[in-house]
Amino acid sequence: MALDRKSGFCESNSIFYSKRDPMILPPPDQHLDVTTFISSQPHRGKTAFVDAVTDRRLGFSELWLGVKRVAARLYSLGVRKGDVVVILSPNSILYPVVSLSVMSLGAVITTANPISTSGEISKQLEDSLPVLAFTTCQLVSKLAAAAAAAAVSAASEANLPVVLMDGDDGVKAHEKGVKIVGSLETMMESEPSESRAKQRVNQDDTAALLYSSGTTGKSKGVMITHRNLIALAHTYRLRFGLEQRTVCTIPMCHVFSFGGFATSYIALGWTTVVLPKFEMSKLLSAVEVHRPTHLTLVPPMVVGMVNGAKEINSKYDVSSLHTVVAGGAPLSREVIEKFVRNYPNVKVLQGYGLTETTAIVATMFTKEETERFGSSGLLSPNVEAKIVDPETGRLLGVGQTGELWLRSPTVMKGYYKNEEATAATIDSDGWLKTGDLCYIDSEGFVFVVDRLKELIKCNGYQVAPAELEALLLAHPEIDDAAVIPIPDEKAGQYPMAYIVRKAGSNLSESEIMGFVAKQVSRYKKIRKVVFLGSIPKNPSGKILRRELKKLTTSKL
Ligand SMILES: Nc1ncnc2c1ncn2[C@@H]1O[C@H](COP(=O)(O)OP(=O)(O)OP(=O)(O)O)[C@@H](O)[C@H]1O
Repeated sequence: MALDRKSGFCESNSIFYSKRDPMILPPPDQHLDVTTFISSQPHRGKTAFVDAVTDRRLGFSELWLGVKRVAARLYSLGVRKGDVVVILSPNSILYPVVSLSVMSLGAVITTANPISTSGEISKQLEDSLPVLAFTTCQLVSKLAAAAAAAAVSAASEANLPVVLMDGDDGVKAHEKGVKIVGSLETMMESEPSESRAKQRVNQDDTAALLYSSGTTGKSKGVMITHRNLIALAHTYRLRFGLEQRTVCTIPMCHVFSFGGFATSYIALGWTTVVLPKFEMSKLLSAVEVHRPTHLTLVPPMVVGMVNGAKEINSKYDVSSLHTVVAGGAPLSREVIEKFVRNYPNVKVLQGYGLTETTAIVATMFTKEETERFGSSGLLSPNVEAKIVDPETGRLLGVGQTGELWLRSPTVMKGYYKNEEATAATIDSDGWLKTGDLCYIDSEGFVFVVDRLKELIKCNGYQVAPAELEALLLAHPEIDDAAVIPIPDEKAGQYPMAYIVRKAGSNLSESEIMGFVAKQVSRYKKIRKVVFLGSIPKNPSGKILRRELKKLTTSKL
């Protein structure tokens, strides 16, 4: 095999192999659920979770006792292997208790986003058909509306059984669509009254059904297996090691947070301080009080820390931090450089992944690796990659840009009840087509250029919005930027920019167009600028281009 050790590229089959030390995973035929795996990992951690608002703490022994009791109670409520259970909740120290209990039974946890509308949640319920739900007193009405709508379309009268995560049994919500069957606190406190037969769980069984962000089309149910999550925990062990302290502010319903805070970091004995949602001041207060070593952020949060750096450094003690983990969307070189200038003791470790790959498939591990600006790091352990010419299907080599295909123990089993979409995404040899345009350089670093679907086609040339956005963000008077195509009869499409100016700036459309024009080839020039108060983004920091496109069409 003609393997180039520097890049990881093999000439004879055009596959890039991970340069990381390989992980030794449990044999695939061993019956093992992810909860048992996580709970059996040795570490010296004591406190698993801290509620940043109430300061309630959950030690590891309390966590595992809670998981055991909740699983037993779920079993007596009739939850069995393969059943789907939905959780609709903001971040909470009890979120992992629910998820781990459900997965320990071989049942499937599906996470709904608390900021979704009841219409969106209803679609998820119709698709996943949960037998039970966990939610909070505040969200129960939203869930009830979603369940009632889902029941109408399924022509079913049944109310969705609900366990309240923050109420007691006395709470009786008489909402159409749901029936309150208990409270999580009571479940966690009561001794199981009956013994249950443990159903065997295979590592290839589905553990979690996570819905993709729906940035580029309809959101799809991604089947994450026990093995996927076990492999992810192994990856994190190699990346970060044991017993760190961190703060969770990104939503646990998303793979980036679920795969870290709700599963992997528990296996590593980490202490996670949980914030119900993101608020910069609360995050910084939590950093000052709890002194975490790591933060996991999405790009807009990193930008927020850069823009507010002066005030942050004078008002808060953030000296405990040594690592910021960033991913989910592109982060420009300029932002990282500014971050490092303002927080010199902190390294920004980028990572790249999809819901379909159980998050991180390319990552940075060390400070040296962060110096590869613009890159998302090296392929994670055991990951193989191909770069494929999207037009011809030809396999490309080092430094050549094409669609990234991946094979890895973290690649999903498929899309839930959607064989057509699964077959279009994973080929018969197990290669997942990411839909991302990437290249891998001579040292094996992965660079994400843009999403194939989001490329702007101008006079036959392809323009990557992310490249122009990075340029625009480097302008001192620009706070945020998004580039989308604008239809044109002759050229097909032109790039246009939505811009958020810094407070007090009078930067004009022509100044912005001139600033970009000086730095790019003719076909990449921006032809129109519209100013906005903020750029619409989803929780993982991705620009909601379809909303901007709608805005553009309504203005044309
Ligand atoms: N570090 C990164 N740099 C650039 N892009 C990234 C990075 N991390 C993730 N992404 C982008 O996020 C995508 C994965 O996002 P996610 O799985 O959350 O849902 P989605 O792809 O936005 O949703 P849908 O598939 O429903 O449109 C990747 O395919 C890639 O385009």
